[in-house]
Amino acid sequence: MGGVSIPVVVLAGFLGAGKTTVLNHLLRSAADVRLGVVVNDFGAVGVDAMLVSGWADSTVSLENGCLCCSTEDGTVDELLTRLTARRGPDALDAVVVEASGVAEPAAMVRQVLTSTVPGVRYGGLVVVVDGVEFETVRRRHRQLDDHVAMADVVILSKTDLLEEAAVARVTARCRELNGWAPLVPAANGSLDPRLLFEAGPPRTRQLALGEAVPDEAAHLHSFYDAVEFRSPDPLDPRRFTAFLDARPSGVFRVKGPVRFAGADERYLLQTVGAAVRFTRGPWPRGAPRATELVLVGAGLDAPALLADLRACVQTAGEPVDEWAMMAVLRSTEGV
Ligand SMILES: Nc1nc2c(ncn2[C@@H]2O[C@H](COP(=O)(O)OP(=O)(O)OP(=O)(O)O)[C@@H](O)[C@H]2O)c(=O)[nH]1
Repeated sequence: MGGVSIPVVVLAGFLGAGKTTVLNHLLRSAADVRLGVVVNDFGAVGVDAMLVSGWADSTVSLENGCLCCSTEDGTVDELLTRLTARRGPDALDAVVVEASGVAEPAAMVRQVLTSTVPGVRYGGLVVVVDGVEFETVRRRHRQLDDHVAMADVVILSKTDLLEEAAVARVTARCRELNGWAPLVPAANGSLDPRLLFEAGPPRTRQLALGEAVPDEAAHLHSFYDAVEFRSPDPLDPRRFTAFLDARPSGVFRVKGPVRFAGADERYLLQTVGAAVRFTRGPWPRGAPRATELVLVGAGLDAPALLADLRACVQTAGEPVDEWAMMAVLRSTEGV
């Protein structure tokens, strides 16, 4: 790849749709493309940065703010300037901006289109559609239909969890909304990177520039809150799994590393809707051995959630029996 200007691709999709999973697959499989990444977490805990760093040639992260709303303050330009400062053999071939799960894609696209950073150009909008949750979420948020409609590429995620008939249903719905963008099914993010970087010029340029971007009150994130919880002390596995089982229905997404009493490894928690998944692995070198969670949802009672989470922390001298981790292991990948 290479050339005079660096394409900046916007990767969008609702909370937990699979954006980071797609991004990580791209970073691993497009070894000949030097990729820079902008991640934007909705919340102060930079979980997405944690999940992609180490793979990208260069990563910049914006936590606790929404890139789609930073129209005036030059945040996008500043991030792009940092990424594109590299020259010569280190210069990047492309940049992917991973929107937060409640960002407004039209506003993100406009940010890139109106960027004054020299040497970058808008590379298109990729929208990840959660094959499992799409119908449920679009009943609540009709904005999702517009997001699909303006995509240059639609990625249908989680097809491994769906029956063929369900894949066909979601595919047909996406086709109704967007008749011309390539629609790519992707289990666990696996797709051909050329689809994103060689898909030709984006067709949303006119649409994105000409169309009014919804005002902030209509943005998805005006319906959502993020609650952060941090504890250097380990959590009791039984109490924490009981907390997850009984979490209020408004909590749509929980993610971040968990430190359990009686376990040496890191358990990375991801919940999307009803699904709960832990991934077990070593603590990255230099990372604090602490639980750092972000909970995203609608109408959250933050003080009550935080009190419930604090009650999960193991108290000094409290014994942990050998079966305590069973409930966690049931939802842990590869166990
Ligand atoms: N089985 C299965 N799980 C998936 C797939 N894609 C994503 N997931 C899981 O869904 C959860 C959310 O995936 P992410 O890639 O973090 O989603 P995201 O869109 O980046 O999430 P936010 O940034 O929080 O909006 C994780 O537990 C993923 O492992 C898929 O194709 N199949």
